[in-house]
Amino acid sequence: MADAILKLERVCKAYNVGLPTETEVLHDVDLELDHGEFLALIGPSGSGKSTLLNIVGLLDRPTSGRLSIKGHDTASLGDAEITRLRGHTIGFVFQYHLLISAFTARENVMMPMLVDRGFASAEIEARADRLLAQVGLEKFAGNLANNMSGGQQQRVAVARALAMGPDLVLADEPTGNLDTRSADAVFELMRQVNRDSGTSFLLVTHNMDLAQRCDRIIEVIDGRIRA
Ligand SMILES: Nc1ncnc2c1ncn2[C@@H]1O[C@H](COP(=O)(O)OP(=O)(O)OP(=O)(O)O)[C@@H](O)[C@H]1O
Repeated sequence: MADAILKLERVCKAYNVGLPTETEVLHDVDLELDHGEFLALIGPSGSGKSTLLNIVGLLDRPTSGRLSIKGHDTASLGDAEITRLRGHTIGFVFQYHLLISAFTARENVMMPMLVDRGFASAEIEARADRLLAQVGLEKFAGNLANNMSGGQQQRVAVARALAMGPDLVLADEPTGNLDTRSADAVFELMRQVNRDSGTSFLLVTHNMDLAQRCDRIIEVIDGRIRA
């Protein structure tokens, strides 16, 4: 059995460590995510979901506890190794698409590959077009991001998140800004990617209808996990 894509053991996170205002916002979090799993993370505002996502996404480090990615403990890794691991293992989709508005859909999807330089330049454009086809936007590859609808922009953001072939996509309220129909379409698209390519997803959402269509729901309450 392959190692879990993600394993957290007794992870704690405090802000302002050592200051009189030190506050622990995650307490002894245990969490495991398997390859190919589509997990919903729910919880009230301020409960610690973004803090948890930042740790899982290797954007911030736990104050204590252990975070393993594909069986490798991340504590001993230096910043450069963390950046490399993040780039090749994890894709991000945010509530705001964060596309470069003056670039085309294709150019936005090419961006992570151009920065990484791990792909041959001849391959990059073709790969971007394949990913855009996967999210149903093959006819829009040359359109400026600025001229696309909110739902289309979020599809481009999903394609961009998949550019480096990640094992895991972290999606923080990706449908929060969309009308119900577009939200549903973007969710179904991520579900389809998950089924087709086995990419794991961790979806933060306030939308219970979408959460119930995931493989598993976990709730964060006051910095603790409830299954
Ligand atoms: N950099 C920081 N310094 C100090 N406290 C912080 C910092 N970031 C977050 N917090 C605190 O940590 C707690 C958890 O915040 P977090 O953003 O993780 O919650 P959340 O569940 O994602 O909320 P929301 O659903 O509103 O995005 C909050 O009390 C917040 O004020």
